[in-house]
This record gives sequence, structure tokens and C-alpha cells, in this order.
Amino acid sequence: MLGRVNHIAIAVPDLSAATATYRDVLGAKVTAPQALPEHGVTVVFVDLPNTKVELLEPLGDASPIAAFLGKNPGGGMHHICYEVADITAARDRLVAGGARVLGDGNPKIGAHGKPVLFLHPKDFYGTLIELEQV
Ligand SMILES: CC[C@H](C(=O)O)C(=O)SCCNC(=O)CCNC(=O)[C@H](O)C(C)(C)COP(=O)(O)OP(=O)(O)OC[C@H]1O[C@@H](n2cnc3c(N)ncnc32)[C@H](O)[C@@H]1OP(=O)(O)O
Ligand SMILES: [Co+2]
Repeated sequence: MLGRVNHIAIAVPDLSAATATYRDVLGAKVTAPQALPEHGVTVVFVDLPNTKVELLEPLGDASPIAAFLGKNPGGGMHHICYEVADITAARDRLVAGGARVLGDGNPKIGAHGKPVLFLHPKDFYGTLIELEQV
């Protein structure tokens, strides 16, 4: 069911500072910020030879990552995104197996313009999983 790792996400308190660190200290290529109000975050992507790193900061006062940053004020690893070929088939298989799909269970369009879903971290060894249909 799982394909490539599409991205590893790091929640940060200050996206422009984190962008500057990845660009200037780590010498990486970083995309321009993308505001995603429907997801309550602003993101940038660090382009790497074999995957991406997503840096994200809260957007608006109902951000799903606010509590995470409250517990990790300096930032921290937030989620891993795996690619899947058929996100509804993956969701149905996961739900049948007892996994919790977050939100209303229907895929939403993510930063790459593709359908995404999130799986509860408590079902996957303390790791928030995002699935992206490619
Ligand atoms: C889609 C656009 C973009 C893209 O790539 O295209 C993105 O990736 S946007 C990413 C931001 N959106 C989301 O994260 C949506 C899914 N997340 C959620 O629904 C919430 O963040 C949730 C439910 C995972 C946690 O919400 P919250 O922290 O408010 O709830 P709790 O405090 O009750 O947390 C429950 C429990 O889980 C632990 N937790 C929370 N976040 C994480 C995490 N990222 N990784 C691991 N564990 C996490 C939290 O500490 C609580 O544990 P407990 O032991 O009970 O204290
Ligand atoms: Co993501």
C-alpha cells in the first residue's frame, strides 16, 4: 500500500527563520511560503535529492499544530507523509483494520494539490502519518 516517503514535516515557531536556517546554514533550496488556511498552516518545502522536508508554522488561531508547538515551543518532527496510489482504498483498508482517520475521514487537497489524509499518531507508535495520493 505505501509508496515513497513524500515528505518529513517539521513544525516550527517561525517559518522565515527556519527557512533562512535551511537555506543559509544548511545550503538547501527552499520553496516560497504557501499559506494553507483550510489546513491552518503556512508551509515551505526543502527540496532534496530523494524526498522533501516540509517546514510548517501555524496559520490562524485554530491551527491543528498549535497544541503541538505549545508542547514543543522550539519546534519538532511533526509528521511523515507516505505516497499511496489510491487514497480511498487505503483509507477503507485502514478503517477496516481499526485505525483512526482524522477529520471527517474524507481526503482534503494538500499543499501539492493532491488528496491527503491523516492517521492518528496513537495508532502508529506516536507518529502522525499523512497519506498523499500521487
Ligand atoms: C495538508 C497540508 C500539508 C501537506 O503536507 O500537504 C500538511 O501536512 S498540514 C499539517 C497540519 N495538519 C494536521 O496535522 C492535521 C492532522 N492533525 C490533527 O488532526 C491534530 O494535530 C492531532 C489530532 C494529531 C493532534 O491534535 P492536538 O495536538 O490538538 O490533540 P491532542 O493534544 O489531544 O493530541 C493527542 C495526542 O497526540 C499527540 N500528538 C499530537 N500531535 C502529534 C504529532 N504531530 N506527532 C505525535 N504525537 C502527536 C499529543 O501529544 C497527544 O498525546 P498525549 O500522550 O495524549 O499527550
Ligand atoms: Co504534510
